[in-house]
Amino acid sequence: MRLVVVGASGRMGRMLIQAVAGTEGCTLAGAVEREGAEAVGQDAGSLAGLAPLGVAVTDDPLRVFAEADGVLDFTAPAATVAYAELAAQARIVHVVGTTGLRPEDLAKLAAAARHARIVRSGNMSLGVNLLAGLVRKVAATLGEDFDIEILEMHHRHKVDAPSGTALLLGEAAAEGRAVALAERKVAVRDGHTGARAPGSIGFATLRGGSVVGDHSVIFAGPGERIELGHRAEDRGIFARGAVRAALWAQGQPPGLYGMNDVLGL
Ligand SMILES: NC(=O)C1=CN([C@@H]2O[C@H](COP(=O)(O)OP(=O)(O)OC[C@H]3O[C@@H](n4cnc5c(N)ncnc54)[C@H](OP(=O)(O)O)[C@@H]3O)[C@@H](O)[C@H]2O)C=CC1
Ligand SMILES: O=C(O)C1=N[C@H](C(=O)O)C[C@H](O)C1
Repeated sequence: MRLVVVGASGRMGRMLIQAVAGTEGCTLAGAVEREGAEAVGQDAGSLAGLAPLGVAVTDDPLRVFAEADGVLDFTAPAATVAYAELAAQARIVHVVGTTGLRPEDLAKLAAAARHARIVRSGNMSLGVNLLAGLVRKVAATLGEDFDIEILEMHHRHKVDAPSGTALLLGEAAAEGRAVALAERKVAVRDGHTGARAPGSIGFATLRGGSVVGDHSVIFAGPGERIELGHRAEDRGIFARGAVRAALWAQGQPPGLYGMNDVLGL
């Protein structure tokens, strides 16, 4: 499968180049950065700390999408919405790891997925997607006398909160309880908040250092607490998940898929 990495010089972009180069049956068909970026013109392999791959980073996505089967996109919401349109025009698979997408961005991806194969997940790792299944089950089993709180910590450079993973886990908890997350979510607490609203799903965000991604889901009940968690130690887990998603999506009809579809969970 011929894959393009957009946001090639980002933390995830470089991991994705490594993952594509290290996966049998995949070749790097292009690496894209925005106009004026320092990486444009550099060899993508060298950028990712590998031997040169003979693929120069370009600022022209259309040209490389035309020669590819899929695009791996861990960038930023505005870029992802624009790439979704280009990927749909080129009829190629679009794997979206970008987080912080607003409802209107998600609506645009859903529109593109009427004609395109898009896999989107706030976390492409096997572990987090397994964890989501456990959270759904525990939330369905326990009553509302168990309060659900989701705690996450990420590196100091992360720009969105709560993390895509925290929201994914919150959705899983809400599904387990057969409620809508939007109606139960408490993303921030500050000042005189009053007592905790029964049935709410709370989020707490920590940022600092080089933490790759830590998530805990806490079910706090009368006299006991259950904690389910995941610690990411290496961004390679997300990049390998994205390549796996692209290979899987190649054989699917147009639609908007998640990692649970890819992993058969
Ligand atoms: N789903 C998952 O499993 C995971 C998701 N992520 C998500 O992936 C995203 C990227 O994370 P990370 O690699 O750490 O971030 P970085 O900031 O390191 O990389 C982002 C890249 O995207 C580029 N970019 C940003 N905006 C635009 C734009 N408008 N047009 C073109 N290129 C753009 C940046 O270029 P420039 O520097 O010029 O802005 C940069 O190269 C985040 O949303 C993060 O949450 C991260 C890990 C796992
Ligand atoms: O920005 C990151 O780094 C990460 N983002 C994703 C998220 O928002 O959950 C996935 C992972 O936790 C790392």
